[in-house]
Amino acid sequence: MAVAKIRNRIRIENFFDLFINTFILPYLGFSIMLQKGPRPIVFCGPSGSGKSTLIKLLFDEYPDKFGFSVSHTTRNPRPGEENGKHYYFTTKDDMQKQIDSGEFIETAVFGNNMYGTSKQAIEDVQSTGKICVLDIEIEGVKQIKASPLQPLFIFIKPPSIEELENRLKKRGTESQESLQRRLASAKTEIEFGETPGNFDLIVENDNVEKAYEKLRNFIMSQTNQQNQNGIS
Ligand SMILES: Nc1ncnc2c1ncn2[C@@H]1O[C@H](COP(=O)(O)OP(=O)(O)OP(=O)(O)O)[C@@H](O)[C@H]1O
Repeated sequence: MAVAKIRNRIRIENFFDLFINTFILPYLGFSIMLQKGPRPIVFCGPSGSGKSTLIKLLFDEYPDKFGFSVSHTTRNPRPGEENGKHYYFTTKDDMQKQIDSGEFIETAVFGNNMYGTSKQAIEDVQSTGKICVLDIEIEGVKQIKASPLQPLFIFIKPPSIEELENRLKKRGTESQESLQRRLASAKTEIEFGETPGNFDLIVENDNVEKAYEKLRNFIMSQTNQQNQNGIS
């Protein structure tokens, strides 16, 4: 009887140890790591709204201040794309295993491919002292809002769906099918972007110089404020 009781207690203690080691400690460690240093910046907006264009301007002007978080994807690399630079190219099996073990802060599926941001990718940027920049879709934004990351959320809005279509056609990267898929998502994305409380800043990218100025002013005022509050 006494032996059975002791065995049960050991089982319960082992269960608590396992629970704490598997869920609580990694979460706390991750949470502390992510809340250290300047707040990351999440960019979101319909495909073709100009996120990459504006992020590039920011990186060109402040090469030492910002670092881009490298996402994972199961899609094949396009010509010129390098593993670890543009994306971490992986397989569905490997990515699913990493998701199951809690290594991702956000994941999404588009078409037949998985995409996601690993906690490690964010920590890699933060460990260099740079501000981590992420470019993600609205499903990822929702997941990050439920995480300890606490970034600034910036929405890049196109002047209209017609102009978005013109820009995507002109960019020449989309098939008729992927163009239609992107345009179909844009309306929902804009509604989400304009919902009060979802974003800290909405930038309408009509004129690129004006949009960049608004973006830069906001980011600089936020980082100055964080410096004054002793977060750097
Ligand atoms: N203000 C602007 N006026 C005209 N063209 C623009 C403007 N901003 C960006 N573009 C052009 O529109 C196209 C789409 O921009 P960009 O690739 O930056 O969008 P994106 O939001 O990063 O898209 P994706 O999510 O598909 O990567 C590009 O060819 C870019 O040069």
